[in-house]
Amino acid sequence: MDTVLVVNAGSSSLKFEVFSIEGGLSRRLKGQMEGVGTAPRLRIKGATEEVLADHQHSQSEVPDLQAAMRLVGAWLRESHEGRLVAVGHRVVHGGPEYGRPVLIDEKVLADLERYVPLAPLHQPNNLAPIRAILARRPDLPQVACFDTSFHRGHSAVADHYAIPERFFAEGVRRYGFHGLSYEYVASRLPELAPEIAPGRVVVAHLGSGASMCALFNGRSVESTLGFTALDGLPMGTRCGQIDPGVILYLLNQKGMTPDQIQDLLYKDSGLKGLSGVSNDVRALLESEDSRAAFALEHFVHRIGLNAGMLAAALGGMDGFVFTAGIGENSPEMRKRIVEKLEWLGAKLDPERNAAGHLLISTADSWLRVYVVPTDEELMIARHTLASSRA
Ligand SMILES: Nc1ncnc2c1ncn2[C@@H]1O[C@H](COP(=O)(O)OP(=O)(O)O)[C@@H](O)[C@H]1O
Ligand SMILES: CC(=O)OP(=O)(O)O
Ligand SMILES: [Mg+2]
Repeated sequence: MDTVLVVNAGSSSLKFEVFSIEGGLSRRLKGQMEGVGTAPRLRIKGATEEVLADHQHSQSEVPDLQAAMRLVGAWLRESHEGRLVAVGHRVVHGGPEYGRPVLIDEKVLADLERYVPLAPLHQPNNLAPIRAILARRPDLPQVACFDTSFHRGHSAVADHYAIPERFFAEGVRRYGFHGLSYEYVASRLPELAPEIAPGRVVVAHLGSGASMCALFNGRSVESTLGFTALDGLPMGTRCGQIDPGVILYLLNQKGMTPDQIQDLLYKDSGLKGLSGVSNDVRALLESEDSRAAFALEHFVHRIGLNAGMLAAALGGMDGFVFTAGIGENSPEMRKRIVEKLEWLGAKLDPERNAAGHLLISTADSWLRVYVVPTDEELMIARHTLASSRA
């Protein structure tokens, strides 16, 4: 059995999946090491959701991502039968050059290192497993799949900041992220929602990171994220759109260092910073603290504003699609968000929403509202297969 391994290394977790490739891609196992550096736990499930492993590790056994990779690698070598033919990685930033997935070599890796400052939470962790596998198995094809690629067809008008042109030329532009997720959702729409697929659709990827993408006929034309994954919507721990004057104030008046500001904006802001309670929407919904309710109200408010912006980019909106952790799992958050879309003709069907149906708007809703679970890993596996065979 020939297989493809998909690696999605985040800030505190290492997710991986194995697909067999004969007769089409089929998922063989799915695992993740969570709580790296705090309370590490490795969980692996097979093709029918059966538990293959569930180990709690000590902090000293798995202090960092490298250690997590060694443990996962050892488990895969021991327990996974099949011949690994390629590895696909999610890499958050591909800069201006990488408009499609690419077979990795030392030159590509050196290029991608340059984007570490533009995605400090993600890029170093995305690249670490690539280096580790390259050192151990230089013969094994590895493919980098970028969160930015799907948005590279945006117009120049959409991708510019209003600063002198020379900055655009050196790469200071709006990239957009979560592209693998949007590409997957766009690929599903012709089958799942044929009446909106060729039209004007806004997809809301609401997870730890959150953004929205305007699709016209399945292609991205605008995104709420920009140069880095800080822009647009407030996220679990990231600030979202902010007046750059605030950063100048923090630097010049508060005497904060660039590193302190980076940590503030990436790790201590968003839902966590605003609520002081948690970055997790589940915890905020359950909390009795008024700051938790306020943080959620702010999140929903910003989603509503950004939906209006993307409707303007598309000249209207035919469909709105929820995806990722919050979008797929929280009927309550979907309800609050759809209320903000009523002026666009959205009418929620409460029963369908509560039951987690694919279509959650009423039959007479002008705006069609859907929930489409995303699958970034399958998208990466598809790209990896295509690129490693090319
Ligand atoms: N049932 C739920 N209700 C509300 N929020 C949820 C629910 N399940 C998951 N979430 C939210 O989804 C987020 C994670 O989304 P996910 O797409 O898995 O993110 P990531 O892949 O970036 O880690 C969590 O932070 C949590 O707030
Ligand atoms: C780009 C980004 O924000 O990713 P994530 O949602 O996985 O943090
Ligand atoms: Mg994610």
